[in-house]
Amino acid sequence: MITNLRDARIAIIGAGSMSEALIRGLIRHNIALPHMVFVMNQSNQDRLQELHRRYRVAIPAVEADKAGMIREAHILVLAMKPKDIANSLANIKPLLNPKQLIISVVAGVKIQTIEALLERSLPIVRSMPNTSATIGLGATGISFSSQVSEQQKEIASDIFESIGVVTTVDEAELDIVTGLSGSGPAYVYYLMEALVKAGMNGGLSQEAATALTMQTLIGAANMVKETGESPDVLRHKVTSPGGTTNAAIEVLNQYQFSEGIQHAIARATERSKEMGEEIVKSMNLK
Ligand SMILES: NC(=O)C1=CN([C@@H]2O[C@H](COP(=O)(O)OP(=O)(O)OC[C@H]3O[C@@H](n4cnc5c(N)ncnc54)[C@H](OP(=O)(O)O)[C@@H]3O)[C@@H](O)[C@H]2O)C=CC1
Ligand SMILES: O=C(O)[C@@H]1CCC=N1
Repeated sequence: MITNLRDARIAIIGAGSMSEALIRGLIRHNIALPHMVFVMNQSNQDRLQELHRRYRVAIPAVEADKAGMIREAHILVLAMKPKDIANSLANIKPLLNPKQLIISVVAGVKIQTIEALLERSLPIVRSMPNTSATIGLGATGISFSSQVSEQQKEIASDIFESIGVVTTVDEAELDIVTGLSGSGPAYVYYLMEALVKAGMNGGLSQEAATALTMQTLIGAANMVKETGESPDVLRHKVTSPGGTTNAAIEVLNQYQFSEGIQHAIARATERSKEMGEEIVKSMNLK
């Protein structure tokens, strides 16, 4: 039984952006030792080499190494796309043992579906982190199958706390967590893109517009965090009657800015559910 994360062999299946965010967070924050982290993917060798060069994590030298890495892992992280989970679990199913802890970051796919694909009940943690985990500022929603022990809950929470903040939620709430904070960084980047474009349209250089945009977002987020005041109160403090901000907010309201964001998140939440259901249907699972 693993009591210290640094003694745990962690096998990460999938080597994409979310996988790298987790790897970088774990290694840079000294939560896991590089030689204890085993990363594998479907076929992209260049990508595995790149992760090895960057973080010194272990990668399979030949295809046959994957089986041993999975068999000997204490913790298995599922980090492939939802459409690939059935195929991937079919491959690893014979290699698993009941002592292993499975952590999924796969959007939309229910614990029940993972169990059905594995044809057994194992300790499964379903999570929804985001890519800001890369710099230790991730936001993760997490839920647990009934097989997960208290000690395993702590281990999983420690992993995600090492790369940001963690909120335990009911599994059904992970779809809204996905729509809000899983996809959330993309909405903020989209806003930043628009702010930079607006600055450049007004005559600023790209560098100046980017620097001002970035600091504005960091400053605003930290104001909410450090003053404890609500975004609504802080917004009103910026908005002088008859002033520039008020004029801008009137335009945003004409474009239904707030409603647009809320609809977007509702759609992402719905999409998370759909992606889970698509797998259930395609595999004829219950
Ligand atoms: N990106 C994000 O912001 C977030 C993503 N997630 C979730 O994380 C998961 C991964 O997303 P992301 O990193 O963006 O995806 P990417 O497309 O960047 O990476 C997917 C990885 O899965 C690998 N893969 C595919 N099939 C298999 C297989 N059968 N066995 C082993 N590995 C396989 C791919 O390997 P190869 O390249 O060789 O095909 C690739 O390395 C998704 O389920 C997503 O929902 C969760 C939170 C945030
Ligand atoms: O877009 C996606 O499906 C994934 C899940 C959350 C963020 N990226």
